[in-house]
Amino acid sequence: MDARQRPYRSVLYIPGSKERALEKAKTLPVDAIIFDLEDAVSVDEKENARETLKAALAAGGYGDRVKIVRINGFDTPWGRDDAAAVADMDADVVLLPKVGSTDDLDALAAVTGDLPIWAMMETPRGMLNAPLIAAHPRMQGFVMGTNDLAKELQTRFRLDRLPLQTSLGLCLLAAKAEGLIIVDGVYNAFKDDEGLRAECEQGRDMGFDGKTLIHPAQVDVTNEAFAPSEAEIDLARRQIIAFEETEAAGQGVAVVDGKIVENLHVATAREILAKAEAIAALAS
Ligand SMILES: CC(C)(COP(=O)(O)OP(=O)(O)OC[C@H]1O[C@@H](n2cnc3c(N)ncnc32)[C@H](O)[C@@H]1OP(=O)(O)O)[C@@H](O)C(=O)NCCC(=O)NCCSC(=O)C[C@H](O)C(=O)O
Ligand SMILES: [Mg+2]
Repeated sequence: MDARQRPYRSVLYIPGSKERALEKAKTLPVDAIIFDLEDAVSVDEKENARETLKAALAAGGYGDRVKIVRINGFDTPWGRDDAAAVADMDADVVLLPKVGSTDDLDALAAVTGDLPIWAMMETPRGMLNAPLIAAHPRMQGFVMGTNDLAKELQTRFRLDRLPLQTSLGLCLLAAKAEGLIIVDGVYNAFKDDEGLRAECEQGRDMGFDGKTLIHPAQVDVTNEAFAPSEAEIDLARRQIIAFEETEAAGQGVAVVDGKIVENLHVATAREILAKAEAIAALAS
């Protein structure tokens, strides 16, 4: 399946050093996994985590889940060795943290070659350079790093995420302009289902493909929020039928449930059905 066509509802971080979690992930219905060598791994564990992860990926068992490896930045003692190791691992994507400019991406691509790159968007400079970062030839996806971003912007936590809206919007615009995948940041309170649901729904309504997660308990809520609902699927089917009938009668505008349906709405309806089918195919 083409990378852009597949679902990215739930994207789970797993510390590369935690063998038990690496094993557990094989049983979880997540669309993608971020195997982390950066912030979830302590300084003392950095070298071990690289080896543990390499062995886990070589052993396999992750099925259809997209395998993304987050390395340390090139401004750390581990970044270059991580990148060289990832180039040799069974990974689908390399994820670079704290991307500030396309120079960071060029340096990584020089080591990882054709491997698709995703960028952690989590610094003020990254926000300002988002269109250039999105247009890099190896770039395939953006991950919002809302914890680092909040720290750098010195914002306070708010349920409505108002202080982050400009940054989220800039990254969404840049990603959509280049046809990238874009997934939202983590919700830290991993036992708060209602808070998670509200943040998922906000991210979904803004146009994110899915959300990054830190704990297995967050998977079900997220998968549900980012999948088309039965009502949306039903409406999409009725819009397509109504528009085709209208077109056959030589008209350009149908009406469904009191609202107009034009060819652009039909394109959205077809995307909804394609997404529902892709999710069903993953589950089967
Ligand atoms: C938050 C945790 C430290 C909690 O871990 P733990 O106490 O082990 O939780 P549980 O006992 O409830 O775990 C139950 C079972 O689930 C497995 N588990 C836990 N977390 C994960 C996971 N992330 N992936 C897979 N499996 C997981 C446990 O092993 C238990 O399994 P079993 O015993 O077999 O039943 C922990 O969840 C954790 O470390 N989470 C990840 C934290 C992380 O990755 N942080 C970095 C990413 S966030 C970030 O950096 C975003 C960005 O950069 C930004 O700036 O915003
Ligand atoms: Mg971060």
